[in-house]
Amino acid sequence: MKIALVGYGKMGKVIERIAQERGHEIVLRKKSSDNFDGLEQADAAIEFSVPDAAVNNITECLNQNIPVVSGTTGWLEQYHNMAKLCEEKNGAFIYASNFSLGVNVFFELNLQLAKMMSKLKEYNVSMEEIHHTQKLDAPSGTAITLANDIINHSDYSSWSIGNPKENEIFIDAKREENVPGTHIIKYDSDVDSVEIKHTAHSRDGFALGAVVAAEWLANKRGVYSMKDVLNLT
Ligand SMILES: NC(=O)C1=CN([C@@H]2O[C@H](COP(=O)(O)OP(=O)(O)OC[C@H]3O[C@@H](n4cnc5c(N)ncnc54)[C@H](O)[C@@H]3O)[C@@H](O)[C@H]2O)C=CC1
Ligand SMILES: O=C(O)C1=N[C@H](C(=O)O)C[C@H](O)C1
Repeated sequence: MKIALVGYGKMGKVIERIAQERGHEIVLRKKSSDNFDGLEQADAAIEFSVPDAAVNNITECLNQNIPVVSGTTGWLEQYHNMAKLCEEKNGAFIYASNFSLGVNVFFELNLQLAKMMSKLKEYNVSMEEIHHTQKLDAPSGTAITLANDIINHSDYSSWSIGNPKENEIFIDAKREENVPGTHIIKYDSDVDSVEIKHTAHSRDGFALGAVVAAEWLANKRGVYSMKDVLNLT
């Protein structure tokens, strides 16, 4: 398969290696707002760039009718516009805040735990996410997905990285050198606490998930998620 890398930073480079190991050819390595030359040859585009560029990049892929997998975080207020554009163009689009298999299992664990804990009013939930110091957005896209899943199954109504009000989930967004991505969800009561944690050891899991998603999406039409790709539940 021919793959366009739209965004060629830390993730783009790991995706390139894993895509080539799986027999794919890279036809575009786009690093900035310069042109999209090569995109037209691609069977799928994999978009890991910066929050300010994601909407323009996804729009261009959909306008050129190239299936697009996006992992860029920090632009999600525009997600519905991108999904709508995809439907209008009869295109193919997947966004995931986290493409790793382990985190997608963790998303399901979080949902189950949130449903159980919603019945136990003595526990308060909080989250911690730790990432490398170059990360532009906070909290992480993964933390937002986890928080929204808790909100949809509990009395919590929003999240906050500052001083949480009642009914807000506190997300402690920490930045430390060379951390690929760690997420912890903690339910605390006076007598005990229950925690679940996912630790990425490298970026390989994110990159493999994105390549598998591109392989899955290449001949499809529609708006999908990693739930569709992995079929975990
Ligand atoms: N969904 C997931 O599984 C994961 C998502 N991410 C997200 O992916 C994004 C990229 O992460 P990294 O590669 O670590 O960041 P990075 O900063 O290493 O790379 C981003 C690259 O995008 C380039 N860029 C800037 N403007 C561009 C434009 N208009 N078009 C194309 N490229 C442009 C920059 O030059 C840079 O090389 C971030 O938003 C991050 O949060 C990261 C890891 C996993
Ligand atoms: O910027 C990163 O590095 C990561 N970003 C994603 C996020 O914001 O959740 C996924 C992963 O945790 C790494």
